[in-house]
Amino acid sequence: MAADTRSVPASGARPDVFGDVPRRPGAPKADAILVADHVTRRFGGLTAVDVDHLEVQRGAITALIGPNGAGKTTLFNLLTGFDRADHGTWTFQGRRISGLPAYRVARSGMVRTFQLTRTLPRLSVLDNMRLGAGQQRGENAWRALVPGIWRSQENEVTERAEQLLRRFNLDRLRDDLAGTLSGGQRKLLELARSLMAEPTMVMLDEPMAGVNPALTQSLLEHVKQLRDEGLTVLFVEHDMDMVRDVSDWAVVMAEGHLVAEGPPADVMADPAVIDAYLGGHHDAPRTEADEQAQLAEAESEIETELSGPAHDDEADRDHEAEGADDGAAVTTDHDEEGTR
Ligand SMILES: Nc1ncnc2c1ncn2[C@@H]1O[C@H](COP(=O)(O)OP(=O)(O)OP(=O)(O)O)[C@@H](O)[C@H]1O
Repeated sequence: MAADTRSVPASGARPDVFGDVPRRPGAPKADAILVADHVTRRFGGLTAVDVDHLEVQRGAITALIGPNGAGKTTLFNLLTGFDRADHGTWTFQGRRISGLPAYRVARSGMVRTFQLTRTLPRLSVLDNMRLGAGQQRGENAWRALVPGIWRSQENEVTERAEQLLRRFNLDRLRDDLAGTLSGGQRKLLELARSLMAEPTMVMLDEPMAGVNPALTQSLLEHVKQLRDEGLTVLFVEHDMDMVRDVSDWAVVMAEGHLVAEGPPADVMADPAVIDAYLGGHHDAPRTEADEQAQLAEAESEIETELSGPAHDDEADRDHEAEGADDGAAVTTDHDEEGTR
């Protein structure tokens, strides 16, 4: 994995790099991997994101929390190139990536997953994994023309996919269609697939939503392990117990702005944060019923795709080819109305 090991904690321990970081929105970090300035996104009269300054610490797990409609997913979409900001600049590992399309952001080492997983239901688990390797060297045109190099690249990709499937306990499902997996297994698959691109940073949009308790624990452990290996993780999550358990630092958004930053337990006790949660968009921690409803929605989407006349393997393969050509680590539909 292309991880930088600076500021990496001893196994399982939280990074101690936050000791001197001021507990306020936009606080500077000892070693920021992602730095964003004056990022705004408006939808008509609504300012969905208006973030003055944000720094994300390298090698740590940062939770981005906030009530429904706070702008978390929109900020993810902007930073990862799935949506365009009205204003703002941001750098990743010191390189400016604002304005880059999603596939180039992924290629730079920052990949993401989605609230509703984007695995391709009519492709096998293994093929879904192989899609995640879009930015591998074999995409290079001249290499593609040399069969020996191309084949060895293919073998490398398959080997890496199989390794990751074993790591995520999905290897026994490698030949199953992704559409037959449970919601939780699809979340694991999406996380595993994002790692095919050997990222430095992963951005996870509600990775635990719709996941049963047993798999949730497994996902949490995987996320911590990624951090322990030196990856940076930024994730959106509604379940406050999980945020407290897994994250080293929490950033709170409300109505498009950053309103607080600090260790998770501290920000959750911050009156400004409590106010934000109790404001117009009250967002109680999600219940199991909410999770089930979201899972049912995702299942029904997949079912529609499986039975719908307009969707066939050809289309999946076209999509696959597009993604691979782009070198995107994840699906790259850049749909302003639907980038969740
Ligand atoms: N494509 C869009 N067109 C119009 N409004 C949008 C669009 N995407 C998001 N919004 C609006 O922007 C605001 C921020 O939405 P966003 O999804 O980013 O919030 P969020 O914090 O991720 O919420 P949740 O926790 O419910 O997912 C909301 O008011 C939302 O309705």
